[in-house]
Amino acid sequence: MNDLQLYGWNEELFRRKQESAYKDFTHGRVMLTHKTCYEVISETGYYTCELTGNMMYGRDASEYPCTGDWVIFQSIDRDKGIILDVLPRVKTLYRLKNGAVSQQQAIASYIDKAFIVQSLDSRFNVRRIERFMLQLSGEDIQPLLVLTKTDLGFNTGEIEKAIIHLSHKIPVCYTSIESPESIDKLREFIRVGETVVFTGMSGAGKSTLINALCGQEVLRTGSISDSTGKGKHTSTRREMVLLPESGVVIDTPGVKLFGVTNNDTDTLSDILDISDYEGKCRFKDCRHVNEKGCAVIEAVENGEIDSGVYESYLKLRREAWHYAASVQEKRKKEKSLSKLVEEVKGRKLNRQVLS
Ligand SMILES: Nc1nc2c(ncn2[C@@H]2O[C@H](COP(=O)(O)OP(=O)(O)OP(=O)(O)O)[C@@H](O)[C@H]2O)c(=O)[nH]1
Ligand SMILES: [Zn+2]
Repeated sequence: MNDLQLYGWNEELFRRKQESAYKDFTHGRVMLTHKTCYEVISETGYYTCELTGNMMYGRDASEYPCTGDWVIFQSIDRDKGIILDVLPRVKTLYRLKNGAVSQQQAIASYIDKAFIVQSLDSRFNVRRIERFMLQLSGEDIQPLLVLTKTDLGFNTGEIEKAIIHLSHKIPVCYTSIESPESIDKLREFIRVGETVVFTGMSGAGKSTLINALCGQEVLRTGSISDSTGKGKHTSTRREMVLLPESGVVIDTPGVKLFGVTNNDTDTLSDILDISDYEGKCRFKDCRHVNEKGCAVIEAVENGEIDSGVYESYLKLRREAWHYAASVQEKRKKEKSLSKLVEEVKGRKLNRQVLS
């Protein structure tokens, strides 16, 4: 019997389940996704589940369950099931869907903390950290910066200087696979019943850290199995693991590009330490691009704001605005399309009445 409280099940989720039309069926948490196939852990064991036809065709693919979701399913065999409902999703890590302009993709949900993992080598990039921080702040997910591979002999001074504008907004933890003490320190950030997602670029050391926290190689060993072998998603990169005497961790696939969808510019300014200057611009609606009397630009020119930070601000804001504008445009089109359909329906009806 699995204790789902260790996976985060609580009274609030129980209440949400009672509101579902399928409340009398089994509930469980999605541990792994593979196209339209899901590994779900329930009190009675692991199930390889698929979606009902209604769920697949009645909604956009971005609304399909993601790792971390709590679902209600009907078991149809000892280890197979059909997902009937997904409990309302909260605290979700989203990203802009690859190749899309107005669609976001849920990577993991019901997340308490996110470890932003960066390796201390030539690939270290402070701009990526800012990007993740912006995205996480939109969902009230607590971030922690995990700087890995300290054994490679990085220059502490340089790194500290690069993240100085972030240091009072995000706790930092340095790790090395060669230092068990550093792994123990990281473990202290994860509490029983909590869910922590590991994000970061490919090769940052996410899977290595999770294996170290677990004390064994747990990732990519294919925890589902059935007699046909169909359920062995060994190539799937996204996986949830319950740490011994600790919380749940989710590994996410390393991506090259992580597009943001959170267009809360106030938060962006706070993260990048720009807010104090914004209030001093001559114009209230200053965009800090080329306006006269812009205190932000002035601060960049006299070196108070790092030019890299300023560029990052403009880039992230542009990206998030572009996403928001594309979503609005899409909604407008959908609205006028449904209006047109209604009009055509109305005309048909009128013709029937007249004939
Ligand atoms: N020197 C050193 N190498 C490390 C450390 N942690 C991880 N590595 C190595 O870095 C490489 C990438 O590690 P992974 O754990 O696979 O990285 P990942 O972030 O999971 O990468 P993706 O799965 O592609 O997203 C491996 O060769 C690891 O052995 C460390 O603390 N020190
Ligand atoms: Zn300005």
